[in-house]
Amino acid sequence: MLKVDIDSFSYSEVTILKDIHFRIKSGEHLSILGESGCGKSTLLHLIYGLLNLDEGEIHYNNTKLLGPGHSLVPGEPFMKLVAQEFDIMPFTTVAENLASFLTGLDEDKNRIEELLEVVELQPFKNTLVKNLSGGQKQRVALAKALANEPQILLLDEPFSNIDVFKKSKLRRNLFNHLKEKNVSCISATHDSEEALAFSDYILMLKNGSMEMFGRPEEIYQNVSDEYQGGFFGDVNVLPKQLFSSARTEGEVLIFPHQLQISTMETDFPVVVEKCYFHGTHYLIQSKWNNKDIFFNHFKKLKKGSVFHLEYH
Ligand SMILES: Nc1ncnc2c1ncn2[C@@H]1O[C@H](COP(=O)(O)OP(=O)(O)OP(=O)(O)O)[C@@H](O)[C@H]1O
Repeated sequence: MLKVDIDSFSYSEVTILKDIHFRIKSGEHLSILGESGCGKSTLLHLIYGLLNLDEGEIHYNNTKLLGPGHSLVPGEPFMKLVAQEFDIMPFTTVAENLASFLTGLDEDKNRIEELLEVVELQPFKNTLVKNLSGGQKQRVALAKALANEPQILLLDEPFSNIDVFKKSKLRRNLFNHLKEKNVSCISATHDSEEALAFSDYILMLKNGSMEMFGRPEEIYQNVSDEYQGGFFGDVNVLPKQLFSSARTEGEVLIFPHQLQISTMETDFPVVVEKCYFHGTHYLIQSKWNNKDIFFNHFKKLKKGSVFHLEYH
């Protein structure tokens, strides 16, 4: 089990992370979701041992991890970090890059084939890495991190250079492979769809502190403000009173798919401003009391037309 207890971490007086506490077991996948600059990479670097923790402790299976001052080569041997700037050898082939981490025995050939299949680079096996695209290089870095089968894999925006077309299949291959091999994984991402679909737990960071922690379903069902909801697309923050006959105070967060056009007059009339085609539906941007309101509808609506909305 990996136990992370960070009381605080600062870069030259500026506190970057505060009160981060979580545990992950073998084979579990935690996604760290947070806006740019909130401290995701710093958290991964602390866990990997590239930075000294100011206050707090990180343990793996009851051994305290000691950070860069305590070993010649920074980084723990049972962990691999795939960083945003990946570390691969440009003047060797894809297969040679992977082999450089293996023992040189015959079974390595099978392992290389297995890894090439996970990242779908079989056709590029004998290509020099310098001749690959950015996304292909990122896939080599992923395969290389898996070569020696780490116990914990840390991924910093692992799919940032990979197109949508390849991304879905690659994510499925990679995260299934990690589950099969019982490798724990912590991945930093801005991509809520990835976090919801592939992780066992999500840690949402806000300004270096834990904003939310839980199972993906719990996180999605419990978002309560614009920052939290904003990771899952456009959200509406509306007075509770609008959807209740009782006198209720406060605001409620409503996703566009939770609003629909009513056949009756309601207290929630909106004026259509713009329609965005999303394939399966249109996202309608409208105005109510000078506020932008987003809702989904199956067809395009005319600009300026008025509709009454209801919660469903
Ligand atoms: N070596 C450093 N020295 C001083 N400040 C740093 C250093 N590295 C990062 N920071 C600052 O720490 C904060 C957190 O950075 P970090 O890279 O961890 O964020 P992030 O959430 O990973 O961002 P992104 O999603 O953009 O990669 C930022 O304000 C950044 O400017």
